[in-house]
Amino acid sequence: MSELLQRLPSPFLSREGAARSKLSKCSMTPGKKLEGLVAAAITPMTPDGQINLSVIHQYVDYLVREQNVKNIFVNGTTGEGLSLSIQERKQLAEEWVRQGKDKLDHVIIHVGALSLPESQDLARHAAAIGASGIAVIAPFFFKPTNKDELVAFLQKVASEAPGVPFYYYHIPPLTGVKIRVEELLDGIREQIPTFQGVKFSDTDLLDLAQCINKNGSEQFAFLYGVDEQLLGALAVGVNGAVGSTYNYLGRKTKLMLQAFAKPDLALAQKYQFLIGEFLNFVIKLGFGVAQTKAVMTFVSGIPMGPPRPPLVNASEEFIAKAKAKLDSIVWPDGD
Ligand SMILES: CC(=O)N[C@H](C=O)[C@@H](O)[C@H](O)[C@H](O)CO
Ligand SMILES: CC(=O)C(=O)O
Repeated sequence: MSELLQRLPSPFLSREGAARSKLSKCSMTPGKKLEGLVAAAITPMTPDGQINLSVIHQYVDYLVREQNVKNIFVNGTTGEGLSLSIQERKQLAEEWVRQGKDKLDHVIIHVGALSLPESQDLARHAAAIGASGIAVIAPFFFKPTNKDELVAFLQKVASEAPGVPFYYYHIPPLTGVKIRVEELLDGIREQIPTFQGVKFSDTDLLDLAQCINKNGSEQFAFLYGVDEQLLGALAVGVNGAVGSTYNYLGRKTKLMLQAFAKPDLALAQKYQFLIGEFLNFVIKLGFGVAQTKAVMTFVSGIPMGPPRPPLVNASEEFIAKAKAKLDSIVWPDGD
């Protein structure tokens, strides 16, 4: 049995949980705590806008070999998860789990949706294929108005996958749901025994720090999601980060994490400033998922394809400028 399952309360060890623990022996690294860097998976698409499963094998090898990143967060913001059909989301989840087997430590599947039954269906599916975790965003059309309503929604999804670690994905700039995480975490394990942590994609470091202060980063995993200011989040004690830039700046960001851990704060700052220099530059040009797809394509050589409407392709001008900027950066490791 995995360490993770052993740590969970006994009612949690349902038949499904036991069945899954067998499954997880042959997929990913069982029981390893989610920490360090997690790449937010881009969803590769063909030129005509279909999901392109055929490059995921190469994508996994690229992350592991070239970026030193061994965790992936599938069907999230960067993966255009909310723009995909349920069928496409399942196909992508299956392919990431299949290709990640023996190569990745964690394959986390985002299963959030506006429709509760769809989200539950995706949660059951993620459990059945042996995903190492599931994450859910707050529903964002009809929104929960308080903590209890949000937890009730999350609980109804989490309970469909009783053997799978559950993460809340907090991204108020996109969902418009601003319920503070500090409040949400109060007593959450009683409602959601599988609760394992938060992907925190907001700039409110007071909220984040209070979450860590009250719960300890040993109990839950706190993963930060605003790549341009990860160093600030490290200072308040996050366990790691989930983000789009770790697809192509994973190796550099890992060097920042190492410098911070040493601790060599001046070196960590140097990395953060340079990462920030690139992001500040592209943000001014207009930076989103479409641009991330373009950057990943020129850095990795793996064709990520166009984004799905309403997003539109990055312009040739953006690509040329972003590439020139990235190439001009002189990193402290001499690269
Ligand atoms: C809104 C959004 O996509 N956030 C991503 C993850 O949460 C980040 O990884 C950003 O892409 C990154 O910080 C660049 O702004
Ligand atoms: C960026 C991020 O973490 C996501 O794609 O969900």
